[in-house]
Amino acid sequence: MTAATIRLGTRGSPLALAQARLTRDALCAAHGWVEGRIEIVPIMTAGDRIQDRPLAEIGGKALWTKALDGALFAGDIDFAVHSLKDVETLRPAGITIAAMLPRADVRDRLIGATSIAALKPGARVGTSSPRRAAQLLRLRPDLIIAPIRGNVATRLAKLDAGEADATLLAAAGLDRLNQHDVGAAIKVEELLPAASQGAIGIECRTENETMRALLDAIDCKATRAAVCAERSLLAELDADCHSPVGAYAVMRDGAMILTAELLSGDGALHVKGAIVIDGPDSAAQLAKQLLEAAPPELRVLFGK
Ligand SMILES: NCc1[nH]cc(CCC(=O)O)c1CC(=O)O
Repeated sequence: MTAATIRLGTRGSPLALAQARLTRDALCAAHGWVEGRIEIVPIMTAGDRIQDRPLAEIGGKALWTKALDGALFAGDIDFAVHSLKDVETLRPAGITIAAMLPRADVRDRLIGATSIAALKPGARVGTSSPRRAAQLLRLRPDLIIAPIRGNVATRLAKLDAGEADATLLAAAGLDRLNQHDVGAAIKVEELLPAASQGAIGIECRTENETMRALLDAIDCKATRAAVCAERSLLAELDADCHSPVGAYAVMRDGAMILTAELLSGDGALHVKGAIVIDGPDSAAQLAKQLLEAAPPELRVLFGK
């Protein structure tokens, strides 16, 4: 490649920009480039613009990706960085996830109480995540769920202003914003994370082989294996951000274990299971097993 600058597209939120800088630094370190070799290009998405309506209502996860996909296809940017949690499982044919950065802390952190058990009776918890809402209500049916949106700083400010007694945020996002002391980490056995939580995905056009080779140098294969298993399960369920689904794959004693759970929105219905990943079909197999084991009232919620 010539010494021209390479343009990295990102959303404009503080977390997205922090993740773009991590990506730039990893790529520069891998190839011995100076920082200026990569230009970070913030791109406003519909999800950033529309802050006053629930995400599910204004079009779900595709909001975050569409604007960046368009910029990739138009050649306005050479590659793009996303929180993989926000990236739909089915991507346009011309776009490839060419690298994943090493996964950060996958847990959710509770802000406003030291544990879920310590939340006061009837506490109002601000979250717009159907997964977090259902998981919380399953453990604590007395809690009141209040929708809350906005970036990490906005949500923390809303909590301070008394809009809610507590909230849950991904540890990965808080840590990347240097908010290491904010909130109490909830173990994954109590709140199973969302598929891809804590993982950063870097995309480029599939036909851009030069870019793909450059990005392959920073691809974390362990993260990719786990995240691919989680995303295959979501894809098999046709699940998206409307779906209260937890999915987390991790290496244990040399084997990759995928654990997943499906819930009804109110947390009353629930099924959970795990499988050893030993081939490309294992995750889909777990999805099928969960649907079979689920009570019929839960199964219909997943369209089966
Ligand atoms: N849906 C918003 C979103 N997408 C990714 C993260 C955090 C970073 C990550 O999980 O990688 C967050 C915020 C949150 O859930 O608290």
